[in-house]
Amino acid sequence: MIDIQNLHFGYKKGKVFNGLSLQLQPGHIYGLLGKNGTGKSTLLRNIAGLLFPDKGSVRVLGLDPSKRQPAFLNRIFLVPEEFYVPPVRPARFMEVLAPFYPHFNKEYYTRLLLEFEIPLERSLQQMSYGQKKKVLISLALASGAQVVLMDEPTNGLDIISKSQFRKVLAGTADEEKCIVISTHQVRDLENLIDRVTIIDEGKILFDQTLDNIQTHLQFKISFDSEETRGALYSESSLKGNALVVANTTGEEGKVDLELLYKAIIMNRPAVLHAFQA
Ligand SMILES: Nc1ncnc2c1ncn2[C@@H]1O[C@H](COP(=O)(O)OP(=O)(O)OP(=O)(O)O)[C@@H](O)[C@H]1O
Repeated sequence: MIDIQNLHFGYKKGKVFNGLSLQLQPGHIYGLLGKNGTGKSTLLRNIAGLLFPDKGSVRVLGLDPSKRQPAFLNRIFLVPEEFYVPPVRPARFMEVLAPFYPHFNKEYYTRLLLEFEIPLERSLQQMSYGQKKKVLISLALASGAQVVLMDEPTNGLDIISKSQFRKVLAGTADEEKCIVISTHQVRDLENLIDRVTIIDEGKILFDQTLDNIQTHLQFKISFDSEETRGALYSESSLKGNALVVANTTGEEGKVDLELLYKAIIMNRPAVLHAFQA
């Protein structure tokens, strides 16, 4: 659905991607993780056709995003981290946008706005950052677009809204859709994403399904110093040592995304080795 081959991209002041390749399939919610400034937003903008590769190719739904063809634009929706909203109410905003999306579901949009407790009578420009963001998220999910890209969607959302976000997103995902969520707030994606993609220094460091991660790794708290020494990653916590270890028992437990992320950044070769076992 999204096929990125040997992507090279840089701004005037420096290179961001130096040969990045990545394939994203429908039926998944991807968590795109990485440190500040590693290029998550830049990657999403290349996929959305707002930035163009210097070298290499990006294909989305078989099309070249840089050509900005209607058949591409009406199947993709990007929720950017920073955005402009016009001085209109949410209903009017939808009336202007919906004609560009042949499968737009107006009833679902209204339902999402109610779920997010959006003040419907207020102009978008008079809303808080989090409220504006929730309107954009609602538009993205109701648009019927097959490719939905969200850049730091939970940024600015309060605790209740974050769990509402997870709930509505899980309810919207289907076999036809590819949803990509970029964030460094990994905890917000727990129980939501089914594939983890980590980028660093312009390259893909790690790209695995949650199922595969559960098969090969275990996340546990331990007081056993020998087990801690043999862990792929460990950090002490009040409850004991939080560990990432190779899964040798075949038991599949919960994935701790934050620990996984730290393990990849600190000890990638050993973590990848566990996937070859
Ligand atoms: N418009 C721009 N002009 C020049 N350089 C830019 C521009 N936008 C981003 N960069 C640089 O490109 C690199 C990647 O930035 P990008 O915003 O894609 O990272 P990110 O992973 O999304 O970061 P964050 O997690 O902080 O949002 C950074 O070094 C950044 O300084």
